[in-house]
Amino acid sequence: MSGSDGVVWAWSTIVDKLVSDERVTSAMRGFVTLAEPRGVMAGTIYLEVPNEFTRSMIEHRLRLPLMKAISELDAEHGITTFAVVVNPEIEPESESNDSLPGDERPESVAIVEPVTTTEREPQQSIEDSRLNPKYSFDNFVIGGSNRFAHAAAVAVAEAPAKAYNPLFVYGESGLGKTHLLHAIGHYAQSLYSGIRVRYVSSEEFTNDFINSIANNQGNQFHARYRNIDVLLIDDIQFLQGKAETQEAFFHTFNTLHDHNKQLVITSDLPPKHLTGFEDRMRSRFEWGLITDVQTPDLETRIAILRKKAQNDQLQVSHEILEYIASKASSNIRELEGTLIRVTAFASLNRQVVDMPLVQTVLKDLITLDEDNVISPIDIINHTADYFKLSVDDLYGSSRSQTLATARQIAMYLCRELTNLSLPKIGQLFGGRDHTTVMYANKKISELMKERRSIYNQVTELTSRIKQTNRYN
Ligand SMILES: Nc1ncnc2c1ncn2[C@@H]1O[C@H](COP(=O)(O)OP(=O)(O)OP(=O)(O)O)[C@@H](O)[C@H]1O
Repeated sequence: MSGSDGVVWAWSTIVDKLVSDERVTSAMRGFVTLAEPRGVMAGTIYLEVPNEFTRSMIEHRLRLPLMKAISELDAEHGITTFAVVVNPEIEPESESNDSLPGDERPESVAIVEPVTTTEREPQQSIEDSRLNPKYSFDNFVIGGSNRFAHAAAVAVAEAPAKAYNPLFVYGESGLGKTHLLHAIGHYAQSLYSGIRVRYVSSEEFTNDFINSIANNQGNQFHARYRNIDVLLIDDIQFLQGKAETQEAFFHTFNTLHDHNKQLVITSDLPPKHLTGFEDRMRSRFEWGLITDVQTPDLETRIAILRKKAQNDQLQVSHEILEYIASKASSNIRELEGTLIRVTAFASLNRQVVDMPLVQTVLKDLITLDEDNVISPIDIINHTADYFKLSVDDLYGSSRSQTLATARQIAMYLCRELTNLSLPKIGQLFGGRDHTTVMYANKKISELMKERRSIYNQVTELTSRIKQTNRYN
């Protein structure tokens, strides 16, 4: 660990930035003055504080401004994050453990303490929370494009309803918003045993609401959405223009917020640009913290591919990952799709993933201009045509093998090539559940590695769809 003048200098620069940050209240500044920088190791600046309460306040309430200040430091300091350690020996004599600096106690500083093992409540089941185990903070790659959103998400998971409420994350499709939502849920559950978390897309919320009216089950609906500690709602833009559902969400929002429950909302646009929403709704979205996720730069794209290759135990060299990241689209979902194609092709041909192989595969994957948006209808029409089926066959419920595979390929391509969410795709294919689309996605990714016919069908179809779009 390096504990030099450089560290003290870096810390005083950070403190200056915090002091001029209007989000940092005077009480919070007091906590900062209690921290002493001890050194930097592997990019982490270690701070010592006199007690647990100060550590909690810095980690939970100051994480975001601190991370922001750190990100603005000169690169020469080599500091990318911070860690806080309690050392009671630096306790100032005149101060008791729980008196706040400046004698100011903000109104809602109660920290939700993690529950000890002796007082554990039964864990909420995965089905109840609807969290996808695939998406956690551990496999989320942090880069310049998402550092702020990631820090905010961690802060919210560590101190639900205390840090930022609601947290509103916006950005284009496929940039990791859903991933962050699930990661918040998992992390909060790991910290607070018994915490009730629920992930829901806004389409599912709408369907739940409509069903509750149709079946006269308003009470169950209210209980389901108000009896939770952390509500994670994805793609709120889909509530656009749905006055009744918005009204239901408005009341859900108010009840949860009034009871100090956490809300995290994602959207493709920031609140002020969301059309078809009442002002009272938009203004609530702005109550907490708004942050965006941007398109990742090359380094982050490479790091994401590397993580993906590591998780899926794919043998792909750094050079190849770099090449794919430089050629493929900046939409991370499409980037991952390209890696799946490359490794599937190699596995089918029992070849190693080398440069000539990657170039062959990428040749078939024409990258479209940003203005060329592929519509799901095009995908469905092309798929029906390719398999000599009717469009109604794809929407329908027949389970014959050929039809089921064609339908799954169409769903896979809708997921890879469009911005549609899983529930939206499910709806398109005759009102199927989003888990059916998830299953189709997984199945086709796997089948492409095992069956050449499937690989060829997916590749040919992709290229037909993209060709048509290109010349339209
Ligand atoms: N920083 C990241 N690290 C690792 N994987 C990522 C990252 N960002 C995105 N991904 C992956 O990219 C894919 C698309 O991300 P995700 O579904 O979260 O996007 P989204 O912004 O919610 O898109 P949409 O608005 O279309 O729902 C997922 O497989 C996700 O795990």
